[in-house]
Amino acid sequence: MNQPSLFIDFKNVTVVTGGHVVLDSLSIQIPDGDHIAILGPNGSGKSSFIKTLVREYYPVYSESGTVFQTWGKTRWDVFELRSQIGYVSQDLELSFRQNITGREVILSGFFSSIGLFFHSITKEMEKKADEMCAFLEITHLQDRLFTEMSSGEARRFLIGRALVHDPRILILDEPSNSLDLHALHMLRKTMRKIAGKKVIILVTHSLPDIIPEINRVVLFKGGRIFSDGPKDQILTDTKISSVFEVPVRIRLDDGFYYATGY
Ligand SMILES: Nc1ncnc2c1ncn2[C@@H]1O[C@H](COP(=O)(O)OP(=O)(O)OP(=O)(O)O)[C@@H](O)[C@H]1O
Repeated sequence: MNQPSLFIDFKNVTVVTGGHVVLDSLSIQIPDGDHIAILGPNGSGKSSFIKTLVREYYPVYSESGTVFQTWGKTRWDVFELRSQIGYVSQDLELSFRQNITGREVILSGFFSSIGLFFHSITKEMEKKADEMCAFLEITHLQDRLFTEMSSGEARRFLIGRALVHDPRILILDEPSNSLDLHALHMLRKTMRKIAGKKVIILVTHSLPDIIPEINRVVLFKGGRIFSDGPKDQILTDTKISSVFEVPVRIRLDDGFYYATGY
């Protein structure tokens, strides 16, 4: 029988940065095409895992044997790898400080640049940016300065930037931070639309971000995987209380999970 092809195949991956073990002999496989959500306490290694995945961090190789493969390859030209991964993080949002419109933020996704400088924009790129604005329902905001947008608006433009070059997967690192109820609603609606077209890897602290399309949940703790499986087996009172070390009750409402009672 054919094995499913893997997006990620990590075994015994240990990452040390700043003298600190941020991933501790971590093993995980993610089949190509699976949406997943990653949860865990502050400092549990979620962002370090994402940074390792996009080759910002590299593992130390252990005597017990380390496997460090992405789409079947260990050695990647990082630019080639990153061209296949759309990535939205808070760090990225803070990087855009100059006067640049929302549309220019999206176009900068073709060059993986923070803004447009001497880049030459083709008609095809303009067309893709238009399509992205229409898909994300942000055409009416595209000429507004990015620094003058609300967090919710800015986040949608960054998602457009991450998707405009048609990557294979989209990584969203804590996309719902600091969003109000309307912006949260729009973000989840956008994520559900994207999930029909792209694989989503979501890092979040907020259970309702785990849209019904995401079936697998991975819990991190202390740079390791604490639990991993279908969300109805992971998002339980016992597991979530245990990983966060606080009593929590989980409620399921219309396909979305909520944590209460803490
Ligand atoms: N560059 C670094 N130098 C030293 N320690 C680091 C570095 N980056 C991360 N760490 C430490 O590694 C641990 C894991 O950090 P990481 O940011 O991956 O956690 P996280 O689960 O994403 O946390 P949060 O939920 O707060 O975003 C933390 O203890 C953090 O202080």
